[in-house]
Amino acid sequence: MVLNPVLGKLVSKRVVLASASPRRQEILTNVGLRFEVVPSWFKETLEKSSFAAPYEYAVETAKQKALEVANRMHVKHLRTPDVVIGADTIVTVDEQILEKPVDKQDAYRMLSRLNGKEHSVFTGVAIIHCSSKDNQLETEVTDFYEETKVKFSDLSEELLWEYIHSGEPMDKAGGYGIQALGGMLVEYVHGDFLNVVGFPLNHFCKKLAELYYPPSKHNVQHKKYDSIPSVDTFENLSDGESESSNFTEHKGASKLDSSGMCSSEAIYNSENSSSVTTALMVPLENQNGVSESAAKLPSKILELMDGFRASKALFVASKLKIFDHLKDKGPLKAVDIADEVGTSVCGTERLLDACAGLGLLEKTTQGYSNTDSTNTYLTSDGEYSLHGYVIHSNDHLWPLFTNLESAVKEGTRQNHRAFGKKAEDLFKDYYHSQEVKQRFMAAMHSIAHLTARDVATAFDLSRFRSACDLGGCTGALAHELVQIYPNLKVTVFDLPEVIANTSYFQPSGQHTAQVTFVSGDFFKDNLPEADLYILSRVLHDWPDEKIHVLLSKVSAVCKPGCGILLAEMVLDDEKKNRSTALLQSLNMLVQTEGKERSGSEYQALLEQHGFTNVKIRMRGNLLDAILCVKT
Ligand SMILES: Cc1cn([C@H]2C[C@H](O)[C@@H](COP(=O)(O)OP(=O)(O)OP(=O)(O)O)O2)c(=O)[nH]c1=O
Repeated sequence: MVLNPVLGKLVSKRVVLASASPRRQEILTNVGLRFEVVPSWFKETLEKSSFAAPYEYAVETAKQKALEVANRMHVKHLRTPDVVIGADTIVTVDEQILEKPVDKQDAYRMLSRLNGKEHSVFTGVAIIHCSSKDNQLETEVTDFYEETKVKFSDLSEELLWEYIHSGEPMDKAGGYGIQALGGMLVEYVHGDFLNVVGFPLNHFCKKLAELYYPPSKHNVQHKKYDSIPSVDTFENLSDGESESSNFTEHKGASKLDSSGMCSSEAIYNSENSSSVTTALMVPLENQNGVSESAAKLPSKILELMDGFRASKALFVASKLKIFDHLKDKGPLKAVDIADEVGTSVCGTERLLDACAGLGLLEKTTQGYSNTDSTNTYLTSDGEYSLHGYVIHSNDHLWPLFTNLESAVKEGTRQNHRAFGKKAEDLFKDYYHSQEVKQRFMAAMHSIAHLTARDVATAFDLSRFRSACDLGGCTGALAHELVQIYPNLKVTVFDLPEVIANTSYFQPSGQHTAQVTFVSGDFFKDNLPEADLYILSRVLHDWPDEKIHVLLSKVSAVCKPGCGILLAEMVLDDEKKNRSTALLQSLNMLVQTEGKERSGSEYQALLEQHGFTNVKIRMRGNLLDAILCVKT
């Protein structure tokens, strides 16, 4: 792929994105960049009036965000990164800089200022190349900015408030998200759309080309280079012959979103997807009077109707360990894979083709091979393996969801229908056999490991000296916390059946001694002493009555100044915007007495037990974080 040489220069480097913004992560993941996310703790408090132009403020903030991460990673003896990328997006109107609103009134103030007007969105970006000399961090900074003009329509007060109540404005510069509901407010955009969303990808690639391929006499004169583009020809890479093939490949790559899951738009836009695609695309050109929106509606519905097929294809390929075989031995032909896993050739070929169509595998004349994302997330020993959760989804959640209709009619969990036994106690049910227990722990471990960094860095927790992770299972979050906060000691508290089986999941390396395991039942037994109590994916298992029992126990042992860190998928107040979280709430219905809750609901529960100063950090990925303090 012709674009590869630009981003390909970063492949062998340890690249860190110093940003918590899920949009930035998605933009860079979608173009195949491999990077770690370490959100910056730099507070966006530079004196705005000291900058001659607003973009200078954005560039300096981006630089400080990236430098803070580079320094922290170097000082805390984590391996010094090679490249740290920082970004800062601001909106400017009437020479005023608007950042993220602090509350709904602030969002209203911002949106009112933008109402009916053209404004500018600036993103400043800093690319920091790091090296370590005599244990000192050395940095080379490259920075730039991009401006995009956006015009809002004339909007009614009612519409503005409806938009504000959706919850969308809160983590976005200027109080709107052009990529989602906020797109409805916008009359036109002049410039790079992705710049508004938080990352000017095109300008970034040009900068990389400038850095890694400075223009030489030779390449300025010639338009075609084997694989080395020069800066001023970067746009030309999409010229002529290469355009169509690159575009196809690029779209193929974007079939996987940042979580490695299939994105619906990509399925239905991709040339090589199922026959459903053709049926959907053709009427747009062939039938008179079929409006674009009328044609889009069935594609969404068809995608939902087909969702279970895609899930099951993924589950079966995982159960058969096809991704593991391909990681070790790929590319392989269907016949060889069928031979390895003991399945029929014709069935295996169809499954492999389906997986390739879904973007999980690549199919070439040599056979099938894993994509990078599949190697990372779907093989059982991948760096962020979700294999355990995929198997749990197939063996445990699938039978429960088969009984969703009964769950909705009765309003209760369905363990008895799915597994033929009454689940008085959720966890006893999970642990009735060694096999089920290990499958459940592997599933919980895979999600905890994947989300640990996001949760651990959602807030600056460096003031806490001891933490207790209640229901902390294999200790995946605990181990991440002690890496990031070397002065922290974490006790993982969980049922004896869990603690007895944690050894398999323990990492080796620095700081592991700071994690200890204590067995007990947090509803019945005394809780270990700590400055910070962590409840990650615990409260959503329980109804309010049980949560009150648990929070009153935590409150009783918490001294003033001590805190609680919750990690859950947080719903918006009106419970209408985040389908992943809303589906997760259905998931809790079929198997527990719990549910997902909104930020206000968590706040109310916490405040009843003396926890105040409730701060919510929406991460937009699998888990959001809430921090509060005992007063
Ligand atoms: C205007 C606009 C902004 N945004 C987002 C992009 C940025 O994430 C955010 C601006 O805040 P930033 O401070 O630039 O970024 P952040 O706080 O999300 O993440 P970090 O500081 O860790 O890098 O607003 C949209 O998603 N859509 C939009 O239309």
